[in-house]
Amino acid sequence: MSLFIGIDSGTQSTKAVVLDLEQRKTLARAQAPHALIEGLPAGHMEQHPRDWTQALDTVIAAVVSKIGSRRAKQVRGIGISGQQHGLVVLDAAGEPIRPAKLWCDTSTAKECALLTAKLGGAKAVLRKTGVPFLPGYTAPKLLWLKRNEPANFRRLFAKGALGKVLLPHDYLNFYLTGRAFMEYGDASGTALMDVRRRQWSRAAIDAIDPRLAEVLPPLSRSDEIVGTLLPQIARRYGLPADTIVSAGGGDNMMGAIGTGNVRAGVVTASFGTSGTIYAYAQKPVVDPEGEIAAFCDSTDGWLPLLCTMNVTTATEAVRGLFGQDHAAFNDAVASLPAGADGLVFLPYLAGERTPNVPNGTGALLGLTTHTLSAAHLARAAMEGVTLGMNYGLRRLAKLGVDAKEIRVTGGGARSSAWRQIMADVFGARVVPMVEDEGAALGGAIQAAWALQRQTDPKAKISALTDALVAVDEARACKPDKHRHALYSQLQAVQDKLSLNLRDLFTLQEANRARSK
Ligand SMILES: Nc1ncnc2c1ncn2[C@@H]1O[C@H](COP(=O)(O)OP(=O)(O)O)[C@@H](O)[C@H]1O
Ligand SMILES: O=C(CO)[C@@H](O)[C@H](O)COP(=O)(O)O
Repeated sequence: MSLFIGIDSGTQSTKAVVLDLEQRKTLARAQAPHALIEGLPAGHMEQHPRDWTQALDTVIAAVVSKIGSRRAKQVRGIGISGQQHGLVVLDAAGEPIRPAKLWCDTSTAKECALLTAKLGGAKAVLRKTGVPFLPGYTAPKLLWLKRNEPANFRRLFAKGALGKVLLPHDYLNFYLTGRAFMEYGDASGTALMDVRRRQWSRAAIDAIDPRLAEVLPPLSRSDEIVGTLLPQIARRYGLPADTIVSAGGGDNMMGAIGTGNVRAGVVTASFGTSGTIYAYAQKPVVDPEGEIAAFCDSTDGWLPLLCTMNVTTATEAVRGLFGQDHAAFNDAVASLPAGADGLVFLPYLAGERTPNVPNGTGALLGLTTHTLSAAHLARAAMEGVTLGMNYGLRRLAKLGVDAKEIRVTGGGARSSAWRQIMADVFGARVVPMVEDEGAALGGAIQAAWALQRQTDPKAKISALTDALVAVDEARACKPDKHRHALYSQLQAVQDKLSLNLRDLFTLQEANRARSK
């Protein structure tokens, strides 16, 4: 019997699933929350890596206790998925030098402009690496560290005792095994890698500091094994000493595996803290406009991806305002017609990446004495974030990704009212998965694949996903053509609102800076 544990260290919580490979089912699940550090200036989003390791310990202890110590001895491997792009800097002793700056941190717009100019402009960046410098990505965070916290930056290069630059899931791999490397998928989101050649980009590294080449870990294929659990960790978890840890990957790359998106023709949308839509590709897909990210996936292919920053960030903010639970919130949404009686919500509560408006803020248009209600705000928020994702879906379509059916995963995909809105906005069938935790399942499957490849170097991950990933047809939603037509009009309103507010965002940003 072979069991595999999949972990997804997301922005709001860490989730674990235990996969029984022979029985083809999930045996246990667990979840532990972790919070953002409070009280930081606007735009700064940070978490402490030790909060991730604590949550990891909690969820592994919980699933091990659920399956029992006898079955825990059958665990063969662990695969870790993590929020992408976060900057984890470690000193020579492997201790975090400072908290991690996250994918949703927008404080590095200036550094993006500096790096873009150093590489010769936006087009030159796309030529050299395939990935533009955007505030969410890791490269500008490193330049930010150098410019704003030079003492912390210097600690990476202490004489004779170099530190490390890692991504969130690499840090968890390091915690479990003591070994550090980056697999292609998550590494492609650093904006330090040439995604076409799958190598660190000398030009991008030198633009920040040539010494970074010494503290970036080696790049690895996605089927590689990081190592086995450190003896003390294996003992603490009650898992076999030879439990392997696979390369893992960014949460979207692992979500691709967990939704069976490992061959062309499948499209996945994830409704987590962020919103993402992505599709497997056999070759790099570089968007000449730079809006769709030319990421690698975590099966040694590529994963063109769009990401919006405001999905459950926005719906949860509205839900929290009125103290509703998810059921009441979803009922409120379902109680209103499509279009929320004309209330339009521009959801840039955390700035935005697609379109690239890091200084963006939210807006409501269409308030009347009738629409100023909890239910209208709830529906408008859900519609607004979904329209935001549709902005990028249209761009993906221009790059050749045909989305007649979309597999959905992430917390938001649990809501039936939301799934109908998705289908109507996207004009596509929307199908949830039997296992809602797609990224965690993807971790477990990748670990099983990495182990298989040890004895059968040609083992295909698609054979595993075909056997282990299932869609839940009973909860699928079909688009309604009248509602889709209405949402197309609302899309035009949201697009215009976003464009017309850009100068105002800049003005507001200056006001915020003055009042600090
Ligand atoms: N039924 C639901 N309706 C709407 N939102 C939901 C529902 N269930 C969970 N969520 C939200 O989904 C989010 C968590 O999604 P998840 O994909 O785990 O995020 P992340 O990986 O970014 O931490 C939370 O904000 C949670 O409140
Ligand atoms: O930045 C991106 C993708 O480029 C985000 O999708 C992060 O990877 C965070 O994911 P969630 O916590 O929302 O799943």
